[in-house]
Formats: sequence, structure tokens, C-alpha cells
Amino acid sequence: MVLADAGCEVTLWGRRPEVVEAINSTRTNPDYLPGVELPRNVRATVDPAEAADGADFTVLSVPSQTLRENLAAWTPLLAPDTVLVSLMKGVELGTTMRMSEVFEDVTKLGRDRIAVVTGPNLAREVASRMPAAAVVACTDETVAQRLQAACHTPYFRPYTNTDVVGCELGGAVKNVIGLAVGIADGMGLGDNAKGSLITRGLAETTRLGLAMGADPLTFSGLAGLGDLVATCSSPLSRNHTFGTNLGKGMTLQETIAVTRQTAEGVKSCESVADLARRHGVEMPITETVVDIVHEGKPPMVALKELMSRSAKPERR
Ligand SMILES: NC(=O)c1ccc[n+]([C@@H]2O[C@H](COP(=O)([O-])OP(=O)(O)OC[C@H]3O[C@@H](n4cnc5c(N)ncnc54)[C@H](O)[C@@H]3O)[C@@H](O)[C@H]2O)c1
Ligand SMILES: O=P(O)(O)OC[C@H](O)CO
Repeated sequence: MVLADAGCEVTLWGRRPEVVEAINSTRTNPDYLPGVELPRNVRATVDPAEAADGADFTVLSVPSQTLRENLAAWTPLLAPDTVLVSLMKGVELGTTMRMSEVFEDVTKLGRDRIAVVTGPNLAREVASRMPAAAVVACTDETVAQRLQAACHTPYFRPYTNTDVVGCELGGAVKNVIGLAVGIADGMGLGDNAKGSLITRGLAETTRLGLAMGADPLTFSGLAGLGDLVATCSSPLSRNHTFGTNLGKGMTLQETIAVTRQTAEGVKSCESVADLARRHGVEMPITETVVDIVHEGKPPMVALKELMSRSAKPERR
């Protein structure tokens, strides 16, 4: 919708024929975004070859853990000069690859053909054309500028950045911190706890980013602090809501059963913790989320452990 509002002709691939049919005939996706009318220049198809044909930009938004498989099937269909764009905020389990690294690995395209759009962009608000800023990241600034122009609308204001590593890490780790803040909210721990988790969460994201060669300033920007604040304050965030349900005492299985859409942090907390270990970086909040979500540690026990960690200076 953003690309179409910015003047692009958009062909949207969908895997369920009934959703594709509903989009083409009613201009809405009634199951997921009821009440949002899509512009005329968005057309849906179940045929990935039709969606990819001649595309200047091929924008990918599937769950991070299925990307590799999806992209392997779509690679032969990509238009020769297309730029691949990731909207995904996750890290692949096992390989610990960021989404742009999976793009590179599967398609063998150069980094100047791979871009990322990230920032505080809760889908429901964007679809309601409520104002938001975003980051368009590519190692090649001219490509980032082309994409910036392609998605700039009166309600969507993209900035460029060449720090792809930092932008992707900001997006992936904020989902894990969003889970932590949700858990704290579900437990009724208050706004001081929220402010503390957001800030210390940003500190551990920045530590990891520095170890991976990111620009630390990226984390005080839209891809870092901006997205963290939006995710940790909004009931529209799936990660925050998932955490809140756990904090209220639901089991993991009960929480999964009431979650309709992808909450990336649930899987990516493990790959982010893995990345941190590989880079020798301490990420206590991320480790705590892994313990609660995957090891069944009771949130109250996890809280006591976090609060009794050894005292240290703030900037270490
Ligand atoms: N929803 C948001 O507010 C938002 C905002 C910015 C970025 N993102 C990111 O976008 C990515 C996708 O999230 P979403 O909100 O669209 O999730 P979603 O669960 O709403 O949609 C995921 C889509 O992928 C499809 N899908 C699921 N499994 C698939 C498979 N095996 N093969 C192919 N398609 C499959 C689903 O049918 C659905 O259309 C995530 O990485 C998320 O972090 C989401
Ligand atoms: O619903 P979430 O938690 O995946 O968050 C959505 C977006 O990433 C917010 O920018």
C-alpha cells in the first residue's frame, strides 16, 4: 500500500487463493486488515513468477525462519536487475544469519542489490495511513535513495542509512526486548521496569552491534530506539502481546494458540543469544527471554536473577 501510494505499480504475491481473490475483488484483506482499502495500483496473484516479473524492487515479507526455503524457490523468477528488499526482523536459527545475509547466500546477488526497510512501523498503523518514519538501508547509498523515493508518501517518511548490519540487528533484537517488556507488563511490574528494560535492552543491542561492526549511532535512531519504543509500548505489537500473555501466567503452548501472526522474537531470541555467544557479548535480557520462553523458567525467578546480577558501572 505504501509503495502504491508513492506511485508504484505493485503486484502482491499471496499463497492463499481466497485471500488473493478477496484483495482483487474487494480491495481489502478482510481477515487481517478489515476496513483498509488498498489502492487501485495494487494487484494480487498466487503466481510468484507474475509477481516477480520485471520488478524494480522485489519486497519480501515472510516469517524469517521460512525465508531461505521461499527464496530458493523464487530465485529463478527474479527480474535481472531487481533490488531485493527485506521487511523482516529476525535472525535465522542455526546459521545466525541476518535476513540480508540469507538473501546473499541464496541468490548470490551483491550487497548493492539488497536493501532493508525497518523502523517503528506497526503494520496496522501504517495501513491506517497514520504518520511514521522509517529507515531504508543499503550499503549502496544511491540504491537506498531510489528505494526511499519509491516508498515516500505524505504519511510515510523514509530516511536512508548505509549501516545494514545495525539496522537489521536493531529490528531483530527489539522483538526480543519487546517480549521481555511484555512479560514485565503482564506481571504488573510497572513503568520503571519498562523504562529500565528498554534502556538496558538497547545497551545490550548496541554491545552486540559494536562487536558485529555496526555503527553504534544506528541504535539511537529509528531502527534502534524508535522501533524499541513503538514495540514496547503498543498493544498492536505481536511480540509485546506474546510476552504479556506469558507474564500473565499463560503457558507457551496457550500463548502460541492465541497468537495469529508471526512474533519473530519467539524464535529469534535463540539465534540472537547464539550470535551473542559467538561474538563473546553478554546479553542478559535476551538470555532471560530464552530461559522463560524455551526453558520454562518462571518469570518471577527470572526477575530475581536479573535484579541480583553483580553491580557494575552503567557503561560496561
Ligand atoms: N506486522 C508488523 O507490524 C510488521 C512491521 C514491520 C516488520 N514486520 C516483519 O515482517 C515480517 C512478516 O511479518 P508479518 O507481520 O507480515 O507476519 P504475518 O504472520 O502477519 O504474515 C506472514 C505472511 O507470511 C506467510 N507465510 C507464513 N508461512 C509461510 C511459508 N512457510 N511460506 C510462505 N509464506 C508464509 C503468511 O501467509 C503471511 O502472509 C516479520 O519478519 C516481521 O518482523 C512486521
Ligand atoms: O508486531 P511486532 O511485535 O512484530 O512489531 C511490529 C513492527 O516490527 C514494529 O515496528
